[in-house]
Amino acid sequence: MQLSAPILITGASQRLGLHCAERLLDDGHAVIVSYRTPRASLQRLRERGAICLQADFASEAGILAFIAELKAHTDSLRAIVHNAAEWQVDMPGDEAATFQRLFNVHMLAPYLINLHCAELLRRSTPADIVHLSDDVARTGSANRVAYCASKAGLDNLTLSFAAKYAPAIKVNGIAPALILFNEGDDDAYRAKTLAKSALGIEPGAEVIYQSLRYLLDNPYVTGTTLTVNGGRHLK
Ligand SMILES: NC(=O)C1=CN([C@@H]2O[C@H](COP(=O)(O)OP(=O)(O)OC[C@H]3O[C@@H](n4cnc5c(N)ncnc54)[C@H](OP(=O)(O)O)[C@@H]3O)[C@@H](O)[C@H]2O)C=CC1
Ligand SMILES: Nc1nc2c(c(=O)[nH]1)N=C([C@H](O)[C@@H](O)CO)CN2
Repeated sequence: MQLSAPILITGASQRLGLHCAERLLDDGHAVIVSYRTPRASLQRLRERGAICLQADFASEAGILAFIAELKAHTDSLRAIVHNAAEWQVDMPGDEAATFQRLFNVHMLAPYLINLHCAELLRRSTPADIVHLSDDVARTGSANRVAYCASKAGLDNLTLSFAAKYAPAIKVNGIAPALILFNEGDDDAYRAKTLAKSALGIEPGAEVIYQSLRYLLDNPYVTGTTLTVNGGRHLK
C-alpha cells in the first residue's frame, strides 16, 4: 500500500541517497529521485516504481530546468531531501568556478527548489524539507574552504526556511561525518579518519536513513540540524 505524495531525494543514484531511496520504497513511500550521471542503480529504482529525473545543479538554468521537469511529474510532495553534493577540494587556478559550482549545488539548488516547490509540499500533511549538510561546517576545513562554507550556508537555509514555512512544512538538516568511505580511500586515510571520532567506526548509510525517518515522523522538530558524527566534537 503506497503512502501519500512522493518524496523527492536529490543525487540518489549512489551511496547515501540511493540507500535512503531504497529504504523509503521499503517503507511504502512513492519516490522521485534526481541523478546527474546515469547508473545501473536507477533501473532497480524504476522497477520499484520510482521516477528518476536527470538534473545538473551546477547552474541556475539546470536547477530551473529540473524544477520544471519535477512539476511535470507530480503536483504534490510529502518531502524534499536535498542530498546532492560535490565533496570537492579547493582548486588552485580554478577557485572562482569551483566556489560558484559548490554554492550552486549546495545552496542555490535547495534555495530555488524550496521556493518553487513549497506549493507542492503544502498539498501534503505532514510535509518536510531535509538538507544533507556536513559536520565539517562546525569546524571549517583548510583544504575544502568553499565546500565547507557552502555547507555552512546550507545550515543557515535550514533556520530561515524553518521560520518561513512553519507550521505547514517542517525544515531540518542532517550533518554527517564519515558515514561511508569512498572506493579510492586507502588504509592510511581510513585509519586516520576513523581516529577522528570517539566511536571510531564507519557506520554505513542506514544511520542516515534512521535520522531521516526521525525527522519525517516527528511532528515537533523544525529548524534543527541533527549531528551524526560518531562524537567527532569530543576529540
Ligand atoms: N558519505 C559521507 O561520509 C558523508 C556525506 N555527507 C553528505 O551526505 C550527502 C550524501 O553523501 P554521499 O552519498 O557520500 O554523496 P556523493 O558524493 O555520493 O554525492 C551524491 C550525489 O550528488 C550528485 N551530484 C554531485 N554534483 C551534482 C550536480 N552538479 N548536480 C546534481 N547532482 C550532483 C552526484 O550525482 P552523480 O553521481 O549522478 O554525478 C552523487 O551521486 C551529501 O550531501 C554529502 O555532502 C556529509 C558528510 C559525510
Ligand atoms: N558529497 C560527499 N560529501 C562528503 C563525502 C562524500 O563522499 N561525498 N565524504 C565525506 C567524508 O566521509 C568525511 O566526512 C570524512 O573524511 C564528507 N562529505
